Amino acid sequence: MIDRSPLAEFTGQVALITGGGSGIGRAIALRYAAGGGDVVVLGRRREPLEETARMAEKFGGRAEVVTCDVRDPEAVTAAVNGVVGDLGRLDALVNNAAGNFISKAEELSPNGWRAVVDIVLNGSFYCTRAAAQHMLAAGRGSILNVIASYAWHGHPGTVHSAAAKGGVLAMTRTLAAEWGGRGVRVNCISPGPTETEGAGAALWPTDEARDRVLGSVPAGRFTTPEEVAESAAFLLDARRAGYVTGDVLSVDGGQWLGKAVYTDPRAGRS
Ligand SMILES: CCCCCCC/C=C/C(=O)SCCNC(=O)CCNC(=O)[C@H](O)C(C)(C)COP(=O)(O)OP(=O)(O)OC[C@H]1O[C@@H](n2cnc3c(N)ncnc32)[C@H](O)[C@@H]1OP(=O)(O)O
Ligand SMILES: NC(=O)C1=CN([C@@H]2O[C@H](COP(=O)(O)OP(=O)(O)OC[C@H]3O[C@@H](n4cnc5c(N)ncnc54)[C@H](OP(=O)(O)O)[C@@H]3O)[C@@H](O)[C@H]2O)C=CC1
Repeated sequence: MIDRSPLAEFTGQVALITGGGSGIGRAIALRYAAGGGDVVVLGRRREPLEETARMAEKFGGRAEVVTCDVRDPEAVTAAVNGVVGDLGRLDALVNNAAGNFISKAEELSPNGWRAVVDIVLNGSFYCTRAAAQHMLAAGRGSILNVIASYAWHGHPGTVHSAAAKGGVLAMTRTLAAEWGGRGVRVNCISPGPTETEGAGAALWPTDEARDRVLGSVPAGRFTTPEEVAESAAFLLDARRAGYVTGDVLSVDGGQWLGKAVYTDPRAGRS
């Protein structure tokens, strides 16, 4: 549940959120709307996007839906240009859409690799490129890429997603440097395990797998989409995070540090 933000920090601004029909993307869209902004949510299925838009409109701003596969660069460009045409500006892009499943690398088909890399890495670039053309012309904008900590530490069974998220991290840092002097900030947010429509069934389908994932989080619980959305709002807000670019904010209860944590009870953690 997201309350109206007393900061009203996005009043008069417009955000495009990919994968805004579920999970973390929906929570980010609602948090942006709660901050007074207008939102456009993009994904392949219309119905969940419309549900997000209905929820966002309750905060009083405008909410639009675009059906589009981020793997299609022409469709992405048309979608982004349509947002600017309809709403007059584009202040924020959140590259949140993703595909994922667990597979042994040696058994992953080329098409399985391609599906995930195309959605996560190529799709993020297509959206970023199209959005940046407007943001650079306006001299302002914020791009937020949703990644995962295996982008830097790796994780067995996720070679496609880890490689793609690692590419998104490198893209983030490159573009932050390239566009830093032109008013466009580019950052990443890295959620911990979060129970969403896509993640639970794909990544921890059994109680045993779920317990194992939970056991890897020092905070001892799953991340909530709202927690990710609150940190996303901070990074998107130029008044609070205007000097932050090229960085990664982990919202994961310390999960990525997990392997480095000494688990002996004498060290205060078991
Ligand atoms: C372990 C703990 C880690 C915790 C951190 C987690 C960090 C990250 C989390 C997330 O990213 S959660 C988000 C998950 N959300 C989704 O995945 C939703 C969207 N997903 C999809 O659209 C599909 O899953 C998709 C496969 C990624 C893409 O769908 P599309 O319809 O385009 O592809 P398909 O035609 O169905 O398949 C393409 C290709 O991929 C092969 N494949 C699909 N699923 C599997 C699987 N479970 N195992 C192995 N291979 C799979 C499929 O067979 C196709 O290949 P070919 O058969 O044609 O060779
Ligand atoms: N949940 C977790 O534990 C974690 C998630 N993350 C990251 O957070 C982000 C959100 O994850 P989460 O909310 O769990 O995922 P969900 O699966 O719930 O949401 C993914 C969204 O992406 C959309 N999407 C997928 N493929 C495409 C495509 N080709 N074109 C357009 N939209 C697409 C889906 O909509 P549709 O199917 O209608 O297209 C869906 O709304 C992802 O980047 C994920 O990698 C990172 C770490 C942990």
